[in-house]
Amino acid sequence: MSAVPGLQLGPEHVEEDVKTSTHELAAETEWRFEVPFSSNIEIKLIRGTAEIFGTEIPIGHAYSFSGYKGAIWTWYGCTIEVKGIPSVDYTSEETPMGTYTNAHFALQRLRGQAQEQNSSGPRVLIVGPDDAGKTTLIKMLTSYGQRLGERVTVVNMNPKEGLLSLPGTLTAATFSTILDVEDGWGSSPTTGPSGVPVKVPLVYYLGLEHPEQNTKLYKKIVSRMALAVNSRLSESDQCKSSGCIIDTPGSISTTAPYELIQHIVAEFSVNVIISLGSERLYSDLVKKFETERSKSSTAEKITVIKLAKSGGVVDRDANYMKEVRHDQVKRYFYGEPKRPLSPYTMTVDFDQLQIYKLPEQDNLNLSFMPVGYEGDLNKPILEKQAITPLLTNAVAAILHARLNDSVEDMVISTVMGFVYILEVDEKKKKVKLLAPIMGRLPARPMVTSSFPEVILNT
Ligand SMILES: Nc1ncnc2c1ncn2[C@@H]1O[C@H](COP(=O)(O)OP(=O)(O)OP(=O)(O)O)[C@@H](O)[C@H]1O
Repeated sequence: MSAVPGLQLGPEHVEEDVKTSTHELAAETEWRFEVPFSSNIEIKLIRGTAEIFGTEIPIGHAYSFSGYKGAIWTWYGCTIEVKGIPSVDYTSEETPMGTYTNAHFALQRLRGQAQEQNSSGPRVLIVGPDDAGKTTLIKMLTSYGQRLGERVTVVNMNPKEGLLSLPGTLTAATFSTILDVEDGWGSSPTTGPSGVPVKVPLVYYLGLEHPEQNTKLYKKIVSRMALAVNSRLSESDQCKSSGCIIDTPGSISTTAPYELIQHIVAEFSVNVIISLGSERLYSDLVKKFETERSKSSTAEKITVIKLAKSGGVVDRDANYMKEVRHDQVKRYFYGEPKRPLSPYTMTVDFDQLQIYKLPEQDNLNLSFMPVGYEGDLNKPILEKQAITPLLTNAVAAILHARLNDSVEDMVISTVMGFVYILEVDEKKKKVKLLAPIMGRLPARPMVTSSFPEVILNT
């Protein structure tokens, strides 16, 4: 078939016959599904009520999923229509939704008390192994809170995956409007017009996959983030009483003495810890935080709760996580299928750029690191990066810091945005950059790293 004249629509745009199936879900069951990045399915609620990780979905709206593992949950029963074929799909009657909702109501009680006493609401830390369902639980608790009018601040301390930002960053954002279920959390201002209100995250750059690659740097950013979040919470009574929920990487929960957990608890004045999917961790944390603190008459009490891992949570291997990160970076520059962006290419001179990198050792594989590695203490926390073709395909964070700030100040500066290095021409001393929006390159320092490892086919 030839292209449609004038519209540049080729045969690939002609709709294929897509298989449509209907699923009847009984009350308190969930339909779990997986879709690889190479395909796409559309889900529509036809009858009843249903939600995706706490966010209610309306009848008749088609949600599109690609590269997604998730579930549709219903409290009272529903019918869904699915266009396309998921790689995995089944219905489950056994879910921990009852206990997850109890956790939500317990947090609501604390928020109610905080409102009455004009004090701080719960500061909740979620810990547990990799792929325990921590992020999913946070989405659920945030959505349930938001549906009751709370303004919950979510803090992502897991650099493996970005929250409203790119992988390798640590972020915080207050959620007062609905989460975008297709996109996970929603979109930030750089992602263009959106049906769901955009969220403005506070972003810090770590540039590493695991905090253990440089605990000194990670701790510094945790402390800076805690300061920023605490001051943001104190600016609004509602944010203050709604409190915050902190997501963490599984690696910090694996071995005692849980140094990084202790650091986060201290900096954010955490008063509720939810241990997800690990009895051993729960028991260690009870001893460490509940029992120890109960001996002190002045320290605020910490409640440690254990919750079971959902049978639906899927293990994601290294290759899948690579695809997730590639997708996050691609969406940042090119937008989403429904809301594409036209990224902007600019060419700048070498001397317009001041690029830094983490000291070389810190980019090494985690398995080479001794436990509690603090970075090379003799090296500065950031080093000047020479502009060479080796920078091609690197993602660089543009900081809010000024060019003449010290590197110590730069690492605790927030991120303005990101550019992708397309080409370095050593002869002409020019660098070609990709930016998500049009504009002049700000005269600010940039930091780059080998993580996330993404090659965009531009
Ligand atoms: N009930 C469920 N049914 C189907 N898939 C689910 C369910 N709960 C979670 N998942 C999926 O399982 C995967 C892992 O969950 P999640 O990201 O919440 O784990 P995590 O503990 O935060 O992982 P990590 O610490 O490694 O980032 C995600 O792709 C998520 O969408």
